[in-house]
Amino acid sequence: MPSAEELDATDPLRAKRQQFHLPPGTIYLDGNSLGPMPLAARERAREVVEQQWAADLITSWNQHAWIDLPETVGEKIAPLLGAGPGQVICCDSISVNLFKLLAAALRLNPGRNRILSQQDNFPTDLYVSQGLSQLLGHENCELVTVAKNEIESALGEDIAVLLLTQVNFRSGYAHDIQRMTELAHAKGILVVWDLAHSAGVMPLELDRWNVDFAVGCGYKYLNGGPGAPAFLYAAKTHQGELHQPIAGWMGHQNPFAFDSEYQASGDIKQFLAGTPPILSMSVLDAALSVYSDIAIDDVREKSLGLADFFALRVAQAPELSSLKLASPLDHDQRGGQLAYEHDHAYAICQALIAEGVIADFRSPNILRFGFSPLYLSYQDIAVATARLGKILATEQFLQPEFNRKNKVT
Ligand SMILES: Cc1ncc(COP(=O)(O)O)c(C=O)c1O
Ligand SMILES: Nc1c(O)cccc1C(=O)C[C@H](N)C(=O)O
Repeated sequence: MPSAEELDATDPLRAKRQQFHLPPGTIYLDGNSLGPMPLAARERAREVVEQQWAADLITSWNQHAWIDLPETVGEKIAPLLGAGPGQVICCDSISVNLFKLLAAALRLNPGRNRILSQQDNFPTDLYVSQGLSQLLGHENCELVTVAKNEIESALGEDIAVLLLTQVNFRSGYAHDIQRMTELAHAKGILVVWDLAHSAGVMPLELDRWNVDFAVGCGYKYLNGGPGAPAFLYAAKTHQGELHQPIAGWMGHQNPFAFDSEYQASGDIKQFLAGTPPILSMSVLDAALSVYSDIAIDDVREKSLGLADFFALRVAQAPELSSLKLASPLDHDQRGGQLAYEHDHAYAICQALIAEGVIADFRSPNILRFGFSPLYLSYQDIAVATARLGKILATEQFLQPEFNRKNKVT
């Protein structure tokens, strides 16, 4: 295995780090939960607040094209998803976008009432489905969940929609979108993919894979900042026949006609509801510029490389033998993160943060490391695993200060 220094020397993305603000002395292995700040994001935040809002006031809707931002940002995200023009829009949160899409997809598939999902999917995907079921009644919407290895056999003709997250938030297991979509379509099932842990770190080909619908978030690998708006993909083929239930004025075909009757826009804008959050959407727009001159295949290759390097060092260190890998090592089956099980995962994570290595904990016993390759080096990984080794060898994590539970983990 080449050394960390050798791997860094041939890394085609090594210069990207300069486009981020990273607190000195911090190794950030949590970009899969909240990406760090691109310098362009800070600059844009200043410009939007001090110039566009403070000085140009309401004229900015036209002068600075605020009104077009949901589409502009959607079009910037589209190439990362393998989506042609007019199919991606930036708006709301994943939760809200799922509500809109699931309701629309159920109507597209009359005579079937079931949403099939995975038991350990991210909870919001399940909660939104449960909420929709309460609203529409069980006879019109019923959530069915199964274990990962039972999904294929559950794809029956009673299922209207298959709702899956490509990369599992805990284990990092990655579904084969193309294959699952094909299997679902063969049974007349529409698919909704949650790309929260994929967009910006995995190469995606939504058009080529004939995906119907997808959602994803702006604040993880896309580095759009805390609470950055999400995105939604709806394949062009469906856009003419959809009815999404949050019929707000921004989704109207002519919002500034102020008609009293709702007429949905015939294109992707039909998924807009209310006024876009201009401050955070502008920041996401600027953050996306980081991707303008790099290939997503290079991003994926380096993300896998960093994770492999991490996993190898953990496997070779006797002091780390109590960490149990809970992610697949096969490249075809994993996203941009690795999960390890340990009875003291929470406290180890807190001790690591105190040592300048930020990872996160997922209940009940998972220590999760994200490998976002735009600002991480192989030398960072070498330092992170050495600090992890020290914490486990000295049992530093047993100190009471590392065992106090925080509200947000
Ligand atoms: C897979 C997945 N889906 C959805 C969400 C939540 O999305 P939002 O907060 O935008 O509704 C998250 C994380 O927050 C997630 O990991
Ligand atoms: N959205 C988050 C938040 O508002 C606070 C803390 C964490 C998050 C997350 O994004 C969690 C993330 N989806 C996860 O995979 O765990």
